[in-house]
Amino acid sequence: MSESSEQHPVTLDLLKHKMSEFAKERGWEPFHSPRNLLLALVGEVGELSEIFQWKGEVPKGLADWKEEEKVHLGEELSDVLLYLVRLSDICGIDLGKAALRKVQLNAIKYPVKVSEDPSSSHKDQPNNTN
Ligand SMILES: Nc1ccn([C@H]2C[C@H](O)[C@@H](COP(=O)(O)OP(=O)(O)OP(=O)(O)O)O2)c(=O)n1
Repeated sequence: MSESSEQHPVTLDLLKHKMSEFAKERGWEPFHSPRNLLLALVGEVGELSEIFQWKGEVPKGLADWKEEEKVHLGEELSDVLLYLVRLSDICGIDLGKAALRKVQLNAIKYPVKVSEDPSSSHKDQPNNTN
């Protein structure tokens, strides 16, 4: 791909159009149904999970990971994002708008003074050791 993020800021809208073009060019639109996309998304979440599987907790920033492991992680995160963007589009959901609204709802549900200690909102959550 010749396009770089310096030339075009990466927005959800750009990714939505890229995924739409990708499916159209290959005649894959009939396969990009809500259910198929959801299953593909879950599959990619599985592939993402495999990267962390059996490693125990890993340090923030992944300082001790090899470059190729980080590249692989970026690929799997991207697959999850791309299928999520495509699923939202196919379902007629404006993902950016919905996510901003959800951030606002979260702030109302968890006012700052209550959410200072994240474990207080989830009684089962163990203390974060990071
Ligand atoms: N019907 C399809 C198949 C693929 N893709 C796109 C979206 C994902 O970003 C990526 C997924 O491709 P693969 O199914 O080949 O998955 P991986 O890239 O993870 O390969 P592998 O499963 O071999 O690791 O390609 C798509 O939009 N529609």
